[in-house]
Amino acid sequence: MMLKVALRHAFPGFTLDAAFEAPAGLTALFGQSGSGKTTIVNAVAGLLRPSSGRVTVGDTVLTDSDRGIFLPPHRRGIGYVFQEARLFPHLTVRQNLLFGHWFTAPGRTSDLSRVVEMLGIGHLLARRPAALSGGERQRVALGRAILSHPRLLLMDEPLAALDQPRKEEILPYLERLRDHAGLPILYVSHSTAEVARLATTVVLVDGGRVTAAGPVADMLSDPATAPLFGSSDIGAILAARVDAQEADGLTRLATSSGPLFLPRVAAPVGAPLRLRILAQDVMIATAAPQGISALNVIPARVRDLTDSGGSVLVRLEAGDQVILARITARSARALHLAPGLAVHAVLKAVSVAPGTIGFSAG
Ligand SMILES: Nc1ncnc2c1ncn2[C@@H]1O[C@H](COP(=O)(O)OP(=O)(O)OP(=O)(O)O)[C@@H](O)[C@H]1O
Repeated sequence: MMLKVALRHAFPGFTLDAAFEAPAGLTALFGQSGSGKTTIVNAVAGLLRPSSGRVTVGDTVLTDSDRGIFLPPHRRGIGYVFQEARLFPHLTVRQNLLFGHWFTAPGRTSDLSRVVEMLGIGHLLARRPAALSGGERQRVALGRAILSHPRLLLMDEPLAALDQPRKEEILPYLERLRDHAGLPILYVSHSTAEVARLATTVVLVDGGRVTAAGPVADMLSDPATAPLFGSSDIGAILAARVDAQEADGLTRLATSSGPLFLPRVAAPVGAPLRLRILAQDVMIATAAPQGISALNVIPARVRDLTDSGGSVLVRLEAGDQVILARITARSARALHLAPGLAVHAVLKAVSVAPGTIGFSAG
């Protein structure tokens, strides 16, 4: 199921002219304040009628200005999650979850138990929203959105109102949803960390236009787009799998560029993980380094070099993955780095975005 969006709309002083596709998985709309993210979301939701445009989910047409089609919001089959959970205060969690259900598909209790289990909210069913933490409330809001059997989930900064521990608590559930709900999730964010952890696809919005779009690993490691995410946050995302828990407390991970070792990762063997390797944490050596403390040294090949305000971003190919290194222009010259050169990437730090599925929820 694919969401396709093409919109044009002029406000005084601001013109939206944006087109992108969001496949199943989580598509992050990323851009500065005022770039047009909320306007896009409103147009998809049916809260804004664009002067021209087309919005479809699979075969269903939500908006088509040429054909005069503009479904009202309540007929679009969209589940919403906002910054604030907006639960009904006088209803219990169970009643809140079933609220949309009364109208759509009565008696689907198997759905309820599946969603309750996926979100870990079984022990909260009899409570009212006032007795929930912010993170718990957001989990209930996610559950309510899914139980309305939407074709599409819209999330507008759903974590923005939560403190860091509450964010951490809810991220694994968003990951489950992304991997198992089988529907497109359109997710507004201006947090690079959230995008790196959650997004499948990233759509960059600037001045009402889509300036770039693509898979998250490409967007964060492409020197053309990566700097837009903030210079200290850019780097590679690597797919890995837990390979073994070693006796000395390290966890061995398998990646397509070879094994990596991390301080113990609390995940079972076989669990898939997303690793983040920030460009500033990667050193480049032209010969295999000897006698260094770094555990993770991977053979790689230089793909290209891009000047980036005093430093150089070096794209390295390792296996079928891309690693980005930020080094000084002086080092790049001293090492005679050039496309095709075989090098070693020395990873000073690797962090795990845990909870891809199955373990971090406990
Ligand atoms: N109804 C309106 N009338 C006039 N201008 C509008 C209207 N709605 C939005 N805009 C303008 O469109 C631009 C984009 O706003 P929008 O809220 O979509 O940005 P955003 O990327 O979601 O920002 P933020 O991250 O701060 O929420 C802004 O300049 C805003 O002032």
